[in-house]
Amino acid sequence: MCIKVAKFGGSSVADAKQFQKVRDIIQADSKRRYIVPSAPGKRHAEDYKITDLLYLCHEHVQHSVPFDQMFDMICDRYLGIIDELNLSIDLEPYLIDIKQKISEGASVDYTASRGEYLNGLILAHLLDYDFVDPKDIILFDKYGSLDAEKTKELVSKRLMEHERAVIPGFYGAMPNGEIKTFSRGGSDITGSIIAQAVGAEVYENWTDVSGFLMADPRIVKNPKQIEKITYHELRELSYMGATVLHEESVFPVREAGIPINVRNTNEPDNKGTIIVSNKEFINPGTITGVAGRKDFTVIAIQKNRMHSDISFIRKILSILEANNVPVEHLPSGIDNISIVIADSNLGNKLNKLLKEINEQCSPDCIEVYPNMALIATVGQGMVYTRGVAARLFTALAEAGINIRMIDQGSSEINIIVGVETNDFEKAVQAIYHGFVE
Ligand SMILES: Nc1ncnc2c1ncn2[C@@H]1O[C@H](COP(=O)(O)OP(=O)(O)O)[C@@H](O)[C@H]1O
Ligand SMILES: N[C@@H](CC(=O)OP(=O)(O)O)C(=O)O
Repeated sequence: MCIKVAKFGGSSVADAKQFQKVRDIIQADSKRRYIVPSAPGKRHAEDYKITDLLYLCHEHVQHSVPFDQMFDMICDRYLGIIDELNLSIDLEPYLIDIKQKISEGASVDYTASRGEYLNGLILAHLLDYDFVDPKDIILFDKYGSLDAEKTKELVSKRLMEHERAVIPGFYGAMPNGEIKTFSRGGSDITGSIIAQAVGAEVYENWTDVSGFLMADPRIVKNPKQIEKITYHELRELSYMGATVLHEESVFPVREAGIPINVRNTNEPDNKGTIIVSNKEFINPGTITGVAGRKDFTVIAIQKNRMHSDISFIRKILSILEANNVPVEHLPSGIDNISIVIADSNLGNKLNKLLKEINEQCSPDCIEVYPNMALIATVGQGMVYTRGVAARLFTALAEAGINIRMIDQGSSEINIIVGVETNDFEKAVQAIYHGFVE
């Protein structure tokens, strides 16, 4: 029988009502055999995500501050769900054990992973599916990177023993058995890994929006839904801030040629967005979507006759490598190059970097632009469409936005502009409306 793997994000399993919707969706299609839930997310804008509360519990223990109140909030959420769904599962022993471990100084990853673990137990009970703990099948190496080959082998072998199963998202284990999580939003990756390993016909990613939208709905009002998009475009948009899918989640399914279908738990009849390979489809028209992120710093370096000093760029990159600072973009001109770095990667290393670049590269001028936001306008069809750049820059100019940096990837699938953080939302809106009536 064909298999569908369905991942349900935190918003889809935030309370008992959402659990009921999830059950209805799963029961509507018997191919939905492997289910990956996240931890309960926000029920409304001011609510707390269970994962955030768990991270806070860990913080409290680190500072020897009691965390009982916080943990009670977590227990209330789960017990409320069980109660409302009228389930007979007894979660108390699990909660007692988890609280004990956290108070004894359990690792941050173990603590955070319990949100998914507990939700998985509840969902498996509700559906009468087997529960498979990802600590036994999602494996990380001793450096904390996913061991993709071993994981794939183990997942497909273990899941063959289960006709239907719930596998909590977000975590796995290291070779010594210690729990390890992916980065935030990582249940999307778990779903993708499972879909690849079982050879699913589709990887369904259920969330609270009807698929991938052309822009972040928190910035642009009612953005258009994208019907079809390529893995490549998806990767660009999610990396650049379209948080609906984790940027790493595209790789396992892409390798296996399995389409991703982003669907809305609150509107299950909507077909959502389907993500397919580049060969199958290129969005006609101009752009596919726009996404952006804040909190970047740009180091602009000028050096006369930079081109004739063939070691110049290598030296700069060596300094960044030695300081363990990854580079986001490197737009360059004839006598200048800009280094774009995410503030989260830069930390407090800026002065050290500037000192070393000055000493080792003797530039003519270095300028630093903090508080930058990057916005990517993405679309595979852009290559075949004239005037996209003109339209983009006109939209920004008409909105009175100063562009501080431009970078067009050599694949021509996106154009990235750097603007002041204060202009971020306005710029995204201007670009969107520049292309969409
Ligand atoms: N381009 C986009 N298309 C759709 N949603 C987006 C986009 N950019 C940002 N988002 C946000 O992503 C959210 C869904 O992702 P997330 O909060 O991680 O959901 P889940 O709880 O299902 O994992 C949406 O509610 C929306 O606010
Ligand atoms: N619960 C984890 C992992 C996750 O993927 O969550 P969500 O599917 O709600 O984005 C987090 O909040 O990061």
